[in-house]
Amino acid sequence: MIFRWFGRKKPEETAPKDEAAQDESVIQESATPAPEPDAEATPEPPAAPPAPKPEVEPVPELAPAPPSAEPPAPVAPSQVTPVPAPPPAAVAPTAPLAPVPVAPAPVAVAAEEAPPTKKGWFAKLKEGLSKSSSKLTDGITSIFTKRKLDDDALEELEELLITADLGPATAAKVTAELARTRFGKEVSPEEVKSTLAAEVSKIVTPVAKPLVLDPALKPHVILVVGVNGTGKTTTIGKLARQFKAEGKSVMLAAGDTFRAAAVSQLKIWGERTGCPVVARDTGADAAGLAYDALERAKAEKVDVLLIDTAGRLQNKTGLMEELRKIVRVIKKLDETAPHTTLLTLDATTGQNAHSQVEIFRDMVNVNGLILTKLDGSARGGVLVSLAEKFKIPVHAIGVGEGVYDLRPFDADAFAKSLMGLSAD
Ligand SMILES: Nc1nc2c(ncn2[C@@H]2O[C@H](COP(=O)(O)OP(=O)(O)OP(=O)(O)O)[C@@H](O)[C@H]2O)c(=O)[nH]1
Repeated sequence: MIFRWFGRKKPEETAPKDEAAQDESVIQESATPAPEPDAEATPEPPAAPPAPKPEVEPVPELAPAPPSAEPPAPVAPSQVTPVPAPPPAAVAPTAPLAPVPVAPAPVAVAAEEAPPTKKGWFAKLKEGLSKSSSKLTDGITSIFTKRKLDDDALEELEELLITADLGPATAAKVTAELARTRFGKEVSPEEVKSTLAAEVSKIVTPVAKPLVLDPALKPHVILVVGVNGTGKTTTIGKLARQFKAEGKSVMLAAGDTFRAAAVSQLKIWGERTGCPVVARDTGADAAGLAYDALERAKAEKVDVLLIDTAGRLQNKTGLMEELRKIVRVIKKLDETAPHTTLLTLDATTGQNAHSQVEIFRDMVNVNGLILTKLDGSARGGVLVSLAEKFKIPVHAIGVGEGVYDLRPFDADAFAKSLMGLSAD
C-alpha cells in the first residue's frame, strides 16, 4: 500500500526506537536464554537417548598450511570470526577432494576456491546483488531524471522500494527521510541512491553483528534451523571452515535424520573441513543424536558443536516438536545451550522470509540470522525489512556455494551494493 507523502508521519514518528538495549555480542545474548515456554508443559524426554551410539566419522585434522611467500589476504573489517582467513592451502583448495566414504547422494558441494580479498569481496557482493540493485537503480533513474522531488515522485519511489522487497514500513521511512532534506528540489538519481544507501545502512547497522564464540564454552553449541533448501548444511560447512581456520576444534552433528542425503552432505562437509561428524541412520531420533553429540563434544572439550536440523515445514507440528525436543534434551547436559540458534533464510524467497522468522522464532529462541543466496537474488532488499522488523542480529550472508562464500554482514557495503554504488 502506498501512502501519500503529505499523509505520512514524520520519520521520527514512524521509526521504531534504536536497539540501544541490544547486547554487545551474540554470546552475551545467548548465555542466558529465555526459558523455553513449552519446556515445562511438555513431558520430559527420557534422561538419556537410547543406544545405539551414533557413528562418529573421525576425520584427520587439517594439514598445516605449507609456508607461503604470499602475504596473507586482506580481510573485511568485521569478520564472522575475528581471525583473518587462512591461506588457501589450509583447506587444500588445489588438492582433489578426498574420496567420500558415505552414500554418494547427489549433493551440491562447490569446488574449493581462493579466499577473496576485500576488494574481491566487495566486487562479489556488488555483483551478487546486481539483480536486486539493477531493479532499484533502473527505477530510480527513470523516476528522477530531470525531475523535482515532488509528491508523485516520492510515491513512485516508495512503490519501487516496496517491490524491491524493502517492505512498506522501510520504504515509507527512507522516502520520508529523502523528502525531509530534498523536497521540492531537483535531485539526481545519484543523489537519491546515495541518500537511500545511507538510510539503508542506518537501518541495518544495528543488526550487523559478527558471530563471536565464547571461548569459555566447551563447546559453544550452535543450533542451525531453517526451511529445507535454505542453506543450513552449506552454511554449517562454511562456518566450520572459518572456525577451523581460527584453530578451533569443531564437531558437526547430522540432526536432519529424516533425509539420508542431508546426512551424507554434512559428512562431505566434515571431510572437506576436517571436522568429525556425529551421525545416525536415517529415521533415528534427532534429539538423541544431538544429546550424544553434545556429550561427546563435552568429553572431548571441543570448542564448537554445530547441529544441523530438519526443516520440513510441511509438517509444522512435527518439526516444532522435534526442534523443541532437541533444545530440551541438550539443556540436560548444558542448561545454557544452545548458545546460538541460527536461522538460515534464502534471500531469493523475498517476503516469505518474514513468515519463516515468525515460525522459527515461535519454535525455538532464534537469536541470529544468516541470509543465504544473496548472489543472484533479485530480492536482496528483504534483508532491510527483516532488520527493521525483527532486529535479530544478521551474523553473515551467503553469496555462493563455495566454502569461502559466507561473509560477515557489513552494513555499509551491503547498503552501497544494494544501491549499485561503489565502495567509496
Ligand atoms: N548460490 C548460492 N547457493 C547456496 C548458498 N547457500 C546454499 N546454497 C545452495 O542451496 C542448496 C541448498 O543448500 P543446503 O545447504 O542443502 O540447504 P539445507 O537447508 O541444508 O537443505 P536440506 O538439506 O534440504 O535441509 C544447495 O545447492 C547449496 O549449494 C548461497 O549462499 N548461494
